[in-house]
Amino acid sequence: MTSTIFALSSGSPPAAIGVIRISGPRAGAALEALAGPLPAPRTAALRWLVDGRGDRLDRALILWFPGPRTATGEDLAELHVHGGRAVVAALQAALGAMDGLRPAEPGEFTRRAFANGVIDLAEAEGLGDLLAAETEGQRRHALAIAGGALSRQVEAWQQAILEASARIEAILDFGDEGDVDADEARPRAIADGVAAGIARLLAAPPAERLRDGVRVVLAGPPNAGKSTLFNALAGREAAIVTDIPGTTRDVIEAPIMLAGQPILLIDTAGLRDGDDPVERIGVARAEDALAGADIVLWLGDPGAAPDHPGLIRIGARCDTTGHTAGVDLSVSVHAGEGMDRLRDLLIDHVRALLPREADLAVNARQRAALEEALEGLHLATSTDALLFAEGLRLARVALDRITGRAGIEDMLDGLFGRFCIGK
Ligand SMILES: Nc1nc2c(c(=O)[nH]1)N(C=O)[C@@H](CNc1ccc(C(=O)N[C@@H](CCC(=O)O)C(=O)O)cc1)CN2
Ligand SMILES: Nc1nc2c(ncn2[C@@H]2O[C@H](COP(=O)(O)OP(=O)(O)OP(=O)(O)O)[C@@H](O)[C@H]2O)c(=O)[nH]1
Ligand SMILES: [Mg+2]
Repeated sequence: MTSTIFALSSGSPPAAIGVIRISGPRAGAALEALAGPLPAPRTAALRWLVDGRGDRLDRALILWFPGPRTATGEDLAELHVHGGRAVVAALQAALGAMDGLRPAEPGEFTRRAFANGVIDLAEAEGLGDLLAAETEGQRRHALAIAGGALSRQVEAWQQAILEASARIEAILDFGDEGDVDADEARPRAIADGVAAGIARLLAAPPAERLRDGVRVVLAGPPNAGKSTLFNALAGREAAIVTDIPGTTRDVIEAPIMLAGQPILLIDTAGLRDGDDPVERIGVARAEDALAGADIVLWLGDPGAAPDHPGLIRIGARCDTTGHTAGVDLSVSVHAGEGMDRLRDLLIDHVRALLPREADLAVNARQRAALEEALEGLHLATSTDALLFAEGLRLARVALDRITGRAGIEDMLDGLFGRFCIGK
């Protein structure tokens, strides 16, 4: 029998209130043992909670959610207790002593929600992002995905592909008999339409950028003032600054927020050819960071700047170097010059790289599945009808992986069966 799981679902004690959730077939029995007869479903009740010996543990609000229409798809109970360490510990001990109950693993409530079909894989990912969301943009996007925005789009594509499959397979099977419309134009138009939609979604900024921040890399020769600028933007002395060229060796990261936009600020070793083996490793790491940058703040000779679509040429230390030709912006951290303009410029660049509010954005896992679906659809547009059918099948299987919901093949059987018999 499925075990019944419990966990503190609210923040760690001490807190004003602690919410303990219990999910599984024994949830109702556990609630009765602690609090007496079950209250009406979904209605809060104030009860004394007692342990197995009848000792009072706390006076608490309790809730009873009978399955399957619950957050986990199972019977679910909640105890809203006083959030003190000992109160929570006593309740966890009382629950742990009951038959068939055990503490939940991390994510296990959500895992059960997925297993029971309450949410699909994309929605579960959205839920995870929602719990991690720190900015308004992150919250809005995660809430949309958790609410099924991506799942609904994917399901619409699956429906369309299914129709195209049914049509093309009918042509393959019965085309010779002349009792189906042998025109392939319609299924091809459907495949093209879905491919265009997927391509649009893939072209949108990736969800990771919203979650982890836009990667802004400070790069340039040694002693250019990178770490000084990094510290100024980060608002703390995160990186060591000296007048010795080659001070920074490691890649140093600082998550910051500019105008509510998440940024991962990255300081790097000064780029130069040297013999010091430690510095050479640092330079190699700097080059890796550059390769993964969304935006590069280049603090060196503008003519020697790397080729990068998100390049901003900074004339650093402009209080001593004066104006430098070819830079986008002159900045002096020491004189406090150009810093506001730099922040504004960064905000503009960062905004353009983040998913817009109305956009759906996909993560790496979803992206891989979409790319595979697109490959299938491109195969589908080849002239051969057999390959067409196979490409559509590959696309369906790939899209299935986004929601983690199988059963499309069964649906095809059903639809295809009807299609043929009806003809
Ligand atoms: N105390 C508490 N707060 C919480 C949650 C929770 O589980 N417990 N949630 C946990 O994630 C979120 C709310 N999510 C929920 C989703 C569905 C149902 C639910 O019982 N749905 C039923 C009944 C709907 C109704 O009565 O209108 C359903 O959809 O059929 C409850 C909470 C956020 N706040
Ligand atoms: N006058 C002036 N000096 C600056 C300014 N910014 C940095 N410096 C000085 O320049 C020197 C090098 O600064 P860093 O920030 O360590 O330079 P870096 O590019 O990180 O150097 P490496 O880590 O060696 O690659 C230090 O002595 C700083 O005080 C500035 O705006 N004006
Ligand atoms: Mg440095």
